[in-house]
Amino acid sequence: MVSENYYDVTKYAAGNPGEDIGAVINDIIADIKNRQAVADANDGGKPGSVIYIPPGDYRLFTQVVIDVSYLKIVGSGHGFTSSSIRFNTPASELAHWHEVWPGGSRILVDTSPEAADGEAAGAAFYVKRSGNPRISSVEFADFCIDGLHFTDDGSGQNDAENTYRNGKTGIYVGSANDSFRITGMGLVYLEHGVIVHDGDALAIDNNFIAECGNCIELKGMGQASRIANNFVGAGYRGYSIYAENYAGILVSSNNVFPRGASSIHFSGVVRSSVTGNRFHSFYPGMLVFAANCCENLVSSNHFLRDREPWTPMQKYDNGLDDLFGLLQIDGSNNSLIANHISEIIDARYIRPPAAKPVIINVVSGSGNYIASNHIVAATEISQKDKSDAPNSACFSTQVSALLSTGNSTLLDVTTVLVQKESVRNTVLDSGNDEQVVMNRTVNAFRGTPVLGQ
Ligand SMILES: OC[C@H]1O[C@@]2(CO[C@]3(CO)O[C@H](CO)[C@@H](O)[C@@H]3O2)[C@@H](O)[C@@H]1O
Repeated sequence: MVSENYYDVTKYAAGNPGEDIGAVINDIIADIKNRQAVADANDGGKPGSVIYIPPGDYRLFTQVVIDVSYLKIVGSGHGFTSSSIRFNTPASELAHWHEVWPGGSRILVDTSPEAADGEAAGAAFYVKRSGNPRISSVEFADFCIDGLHFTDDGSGQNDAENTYRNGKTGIYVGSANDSFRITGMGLVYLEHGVIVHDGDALAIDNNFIAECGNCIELKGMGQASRIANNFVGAGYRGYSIYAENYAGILVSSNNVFPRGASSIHFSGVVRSSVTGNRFHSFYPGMLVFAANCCENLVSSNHFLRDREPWTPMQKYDNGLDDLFGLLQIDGSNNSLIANHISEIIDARYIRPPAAKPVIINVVSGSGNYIASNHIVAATEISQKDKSDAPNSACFSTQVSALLSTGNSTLLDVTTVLVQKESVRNTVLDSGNDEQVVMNRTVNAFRGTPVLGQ
């Protein structure tokens, strides 16, 4: 039996996928709907299809609109490479590079940002279906969505390619959905990588979503989803991982690299776990729980905050000062247990000047349990001045900053601050008597033991 439900975009009869893969995929979806018109034919009838994108460059002018279940769009290569490093490398040097663009099965999002009217309109892939049941089992796997360029932000200050703005979104899911999968993708230079509304049992696994204004955003409301094993890193204006009004999410084993305004930002998220991740940030506000996040477990994560070492990006930040908290908690009954937190920064970069940085800032709520967090705060090891290093030396500059440990001076910090609005919290072994600031008559405290006392 020859399957009719396998399509290769390069073999499809209509359109030219190199010129506009969006129009070709929309045509394929129309064909699937034509052929699979009956909801209950012989105990089935709507198995969906796979659309295969072989390695190659495919321009997209027309937004793909998906309103069928069981559709899998799959390529053979996420194709990520850094566009940020490349755009900060002088043309004379680029002339000798082996390749300059991302690769793999690569979609070049060439929609006009001016025409983009909001995050949905600017999306390369737009999933939306009303009625019942919720659209199910749409899968995106193993291809690259490249937003190509960032654009001038009108400030007159910033290099266009470093603005993290272009009005483009990679994948936008606008209606309630079940059992979606986004796996093995490479998303780069999009203002928004993935936005999913009303997700249920959604898996965002093993992707490379970096150098996007925002990487992963779960919106509306949802449950029982997973963000795991991804490489993620947003721009200084956006979210690396964001969720609002979701319950029961697992965020685990992600490697979240800097310059997102936050590494993880939850708003009204409850009963979820953030475990075993590595978070690295250049700014305060790495983990933000806002709008009453409750009963979440934050455990066994590694947090590192240091200063941007790469010259072309040193003029940017997220606008927060060091009193905001590296972790800021608004909510009740959360557990912050056994995290390692390193803040490695020279005193002259602390804002406001001479302030004592706050590591965990509990701003409201009650009943939070903060125990056995190891907080290391120290100045940077003095390094050879890198300001004359070529911009293309991004990797060596960043790695030598990361690898330097040893003879630094300890930095005075407030390890835990419980604001007066927050009561009945328990703080154990997460800083000594001087490092933990809170009202000890309405909160329980046991300090990390101090030598000789
Ligand atoms: O080191 C991890 C990733 O970082 C790079 C390289 O470095 C960059 C350049 O802008 O600096 C950031 C912060 O480290 C990254 O988000 C960004 O992207 C990827 O090239 C690299 O894969």
